[in-house]
Amino acid sequence: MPRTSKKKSDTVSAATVAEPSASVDLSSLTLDATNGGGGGDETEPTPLTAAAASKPKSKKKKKKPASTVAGPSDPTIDYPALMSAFPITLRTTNAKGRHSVAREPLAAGVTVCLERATTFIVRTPHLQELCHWCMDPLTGEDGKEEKVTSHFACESCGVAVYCSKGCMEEDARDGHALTCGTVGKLKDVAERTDVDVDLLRMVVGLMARRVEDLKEVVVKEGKVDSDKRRTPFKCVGDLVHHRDKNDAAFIKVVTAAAEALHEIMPKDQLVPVPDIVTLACKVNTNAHGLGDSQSRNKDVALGLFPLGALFFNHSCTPNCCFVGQRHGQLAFRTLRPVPKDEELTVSYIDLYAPRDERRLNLLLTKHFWCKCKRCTMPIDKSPDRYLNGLLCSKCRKGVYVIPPSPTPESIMTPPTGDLSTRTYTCDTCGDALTHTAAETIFARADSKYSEGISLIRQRRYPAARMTFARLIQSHDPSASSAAEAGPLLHPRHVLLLNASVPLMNCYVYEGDHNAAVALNRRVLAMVEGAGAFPPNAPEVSDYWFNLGELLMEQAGEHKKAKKMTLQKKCEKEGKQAFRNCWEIRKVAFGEGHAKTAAAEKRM
Ligand SMILES: C[S@@+](CC[C@H](N)C(=O)[O-])C[C@H]1O[C@@H](n2cnc3c(N)ncnc32)[C@H](O)[C@@H]1O
Repeated sequence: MPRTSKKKSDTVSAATVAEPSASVDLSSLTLDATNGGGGGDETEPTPLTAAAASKPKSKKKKKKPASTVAGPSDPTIDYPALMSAFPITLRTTNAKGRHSVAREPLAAGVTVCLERATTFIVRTPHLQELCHWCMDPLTGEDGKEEKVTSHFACESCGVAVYCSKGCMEEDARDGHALTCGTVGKLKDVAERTDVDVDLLRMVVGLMARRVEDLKEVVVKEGKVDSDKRRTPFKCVGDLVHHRDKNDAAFIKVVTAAAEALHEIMPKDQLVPVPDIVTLACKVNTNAHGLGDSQSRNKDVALGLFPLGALFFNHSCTPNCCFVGQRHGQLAFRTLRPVPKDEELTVSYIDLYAPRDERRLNLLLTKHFWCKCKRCTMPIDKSPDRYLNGLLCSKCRKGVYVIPPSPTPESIMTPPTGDLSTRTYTCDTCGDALTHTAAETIFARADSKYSEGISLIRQRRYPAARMTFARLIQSHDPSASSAAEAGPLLHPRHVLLLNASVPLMNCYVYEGDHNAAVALNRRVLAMVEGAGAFPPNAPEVSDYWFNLGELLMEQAGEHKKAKKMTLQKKCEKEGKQAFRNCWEIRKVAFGEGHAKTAAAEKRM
């Protein structure tokens, strides 16, 4: 398998470096792209609901493309009615499974779906940070502003906290009472069975929602104006679970946890143990992280959004993004103008990654082989060739193209055949580089990168700074020492971006704002020019926001040193950076979103 340099587990929150600084964690997406998942290749629905259990069996199964065949939908759910308020048409085809297309030409920044989670939870590390009903923050931005001292806690479970009595009462009415007696006991179950407590909280929330839905019709079809309306539990029945593709060890511990839930939960909420396990698999495959409503990037909540998961396929060049909103809602919004009948897609993963890395990520976490346009176009025409390629040592213009793995099987197994004769060719001058030479360069760069990450974990920031800086410098074609060297990582190589983010935060940590600003600008040029992100990508807005903050810090330093001209220059550039951020966010998040407002406030 060609090397792609960055392993998912190697990513480190840049925020861990920038302890006292204003820098954002740029290493994670606003919303963890754990959305969607599962999908078409499952054909057996889980009999969690009476409706699903009594579903007629499909007569003759046609042979369809394995990864995109839609499972049958519950015939009692009128999905077009549920989605009728949005300018989309729902379709099902053999090639794409269930999906949605634009019903009419759409401008950039149009909400094409707004869904309130069937259930959502505030994630355990953030339990005290936001209201468990409206999701407004209970503390100031990253603790910088004054802490809210008087908030309201549920005295029975000791888990749920709220920003107001009103929110506490709303949550009680909405079903908190059903889970209140259980949630306090889940930590113990999680510890005993070695299952993530948040997974258990989600599963318990879903089982309670099922009971709640049986009592009343929660959805008023076609109406989307209520903050409080949730997607009904029965839609969860249509989600794929990929249970068979999960690790046996995972199924074993979740089964033990499900048995433990049978000891502690009210009988009327329980479903059989195997159904609890299936629910857990559905949560794992389909649950969606929600970012905080401020300018910081961290997944503070987790929700299950069946409509979004059922009708938005993944693309590595998506025309939509998803945005977390108050009250556990998720909006899907267009990032660019979309012509009538074009499929609406989102990305489930980080897009600044080479093709193999993206496909492997989707295969391991979502269990499908991506067939989007970007993943299927010839590699020598695709921007993907730069993200894992090497700059040609002969012409210094082209890139030695590393071909991607052709099949899911080949991506999972080490490369075969005589590697000593394998070569990679420059797309510009045709020069050839041996596989062995390429591997040596990748191995060295990987090892330096891992060393830097390890130093960060040890909080040895000056040493980490030096390691990352050397790595980047040694692959900078304009640096004289590097120019002498052989092939270099291409300037758009993913490892250089991955090393730049922690390096930037090391600079901030050490108070070197000049270096941080210069690097942030280089990173912006990289992410804007690489063709990896779609227009108006939220990720790019984060780099602009970070640049704005760095420039304002710099302005503050100039002010202290009474360097008025420099101060004004930095302020002007800082405001422009916030404006650039705002321009993107008003499309991606919408004008009313807190993250858009955070940029607007400062521009
Ligand atoms: C969240 S579901 C999306 C809805 C799905 N089309 C369905 O009918 O249920 C994700 C599933 O859709 C399919 N899918 C989505 N995006 C895909 C892509 N880019 N390439 C191949 N299959 C994809 C895969 O089968 C995946 O498991």
